[in-house]
Amino acid sequence: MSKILVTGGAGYIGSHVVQYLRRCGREVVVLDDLSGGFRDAVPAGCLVEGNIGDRAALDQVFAEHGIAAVMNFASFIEVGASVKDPSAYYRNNIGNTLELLDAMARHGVGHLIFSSTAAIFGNPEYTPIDEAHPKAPINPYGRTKWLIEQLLPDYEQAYGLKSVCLRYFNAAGADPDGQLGERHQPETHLVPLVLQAASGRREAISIFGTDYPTPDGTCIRDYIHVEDLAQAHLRALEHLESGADSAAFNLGNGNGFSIREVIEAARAVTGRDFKVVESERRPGDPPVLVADSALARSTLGWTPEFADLETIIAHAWAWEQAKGVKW
Ligand SMILES: NC(=O)c1ccc[n+]([C@@H]2O[C@H](COP(=O)([O-])OP(=O)(O)OC[C@H]3O[C@@H](n4cnc5c(N)ncnc54)[C@H](O)[C@@H]3O)[C@@H](O)[C@H]2O)c1
Ligand SMILES: O=c1ccn([C@@H]2O[C@H](COP(=O)(O)OP(=O)(O)O[C@H]3O[C@H](CO)[C@H](O)[C@H](O)[C@H]3O)[C@@H](O)[C@H]2O)c(=O)[nH]1
Repeated sequence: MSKILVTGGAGYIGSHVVQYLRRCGREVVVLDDLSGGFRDAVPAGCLVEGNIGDRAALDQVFAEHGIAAVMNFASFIEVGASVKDPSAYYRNNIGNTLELLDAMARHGVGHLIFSSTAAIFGNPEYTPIDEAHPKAPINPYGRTKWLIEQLLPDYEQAYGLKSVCLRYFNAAGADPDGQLGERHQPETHLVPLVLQAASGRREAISIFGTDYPTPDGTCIRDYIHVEDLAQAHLRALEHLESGADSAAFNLGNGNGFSIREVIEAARAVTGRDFKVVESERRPGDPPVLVADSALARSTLGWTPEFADLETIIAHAWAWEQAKGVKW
């Protein structure tokens, strides 16, 4: 069987997807420049160290490996950083992604699974958010993802490149077997930061804003287990392999949890108490982001296995305890 090129496969979500694909018998090649990922998150022999904006590197990978499909996780990922330095985000998430798409066209690779985000919706007009919800990103990061989504139909019409865009809500959790977990440097995501506070690696967790129009005043998010995202990627690829049309899907559990609820769940799971500091709102945070993922369930046959928040936090906690102190 032909190989899947996983760009950004040394990162948090990509590395879990690589492991999942291999367990399901798929052959994988990872292209990652290790700007945000880790060599030891990729199985031996799978990693090609390089940038998706490097035309020569792409030509070599496509020529050598008989690539049949691409899953593109490679991008910069921080909303706040994208506001401070939009140029870096436009160059990497748009410019370099275009090089990847062009290489796919040159080498006749016709299937792409693209990592998109809830950030394309901006401040939601209604919730839960389905695929038809208006797209109005409020920061450069979200705009980069929405722009790529919008140009993919042109690549399909001209070069036959079919795609599935997967819009993750809040990825969290870790490999249930404990081999992999979340590792961002610096870490900005709520669940790992709360667990760093629980383990004592961090003095306290800050709540960014307690005056939102939500029942307890803190932001509500839809946390989706990274392993369930991995399952969705394989289902999405199988969808294209079956000859189905290009599509886009929102991926979440459809349950919203406030920051205070996440903190309470972390206290219950870990059995540890830790300091909580109430601070100012973080710019650019919508009050509520909850997905309507009915379409992914019905079209892809996607069935999340680890939907409850306690399980998501328990897997992340096992990883934090086993590996966290080492980096
Ligand atoms: N983490 C989330 O909650 C979340 C939510 C929605 C969407 N996403 C998207 O999912 C994808 C993966 O996110 P993540 O949390 O695993 O991030 P991550 O930073 O852990 O992984 C991204 C990987 O891409 C690599 N990379 C970046 N630019 C590259 C380039 N030009 N060439 C080669 N490699 C490059 C990095 O080294 C890193 O290994 C991203 O596209 C992100 O925008 C993430
Ligand atoms: O120390 C912290 C960290 C986060 N938060 C809050 O916790 C919530 C979740 O924040 P995260 O940074 O964990 O996640 P985001 O919802 O900001 O971002 C996620 O969803 C976005 C889509 O909206 C992007 O795709 C992004 O890549 C992805 O991580 C937010 O209200 C945030 O303000 C805190 O209160 N304290």
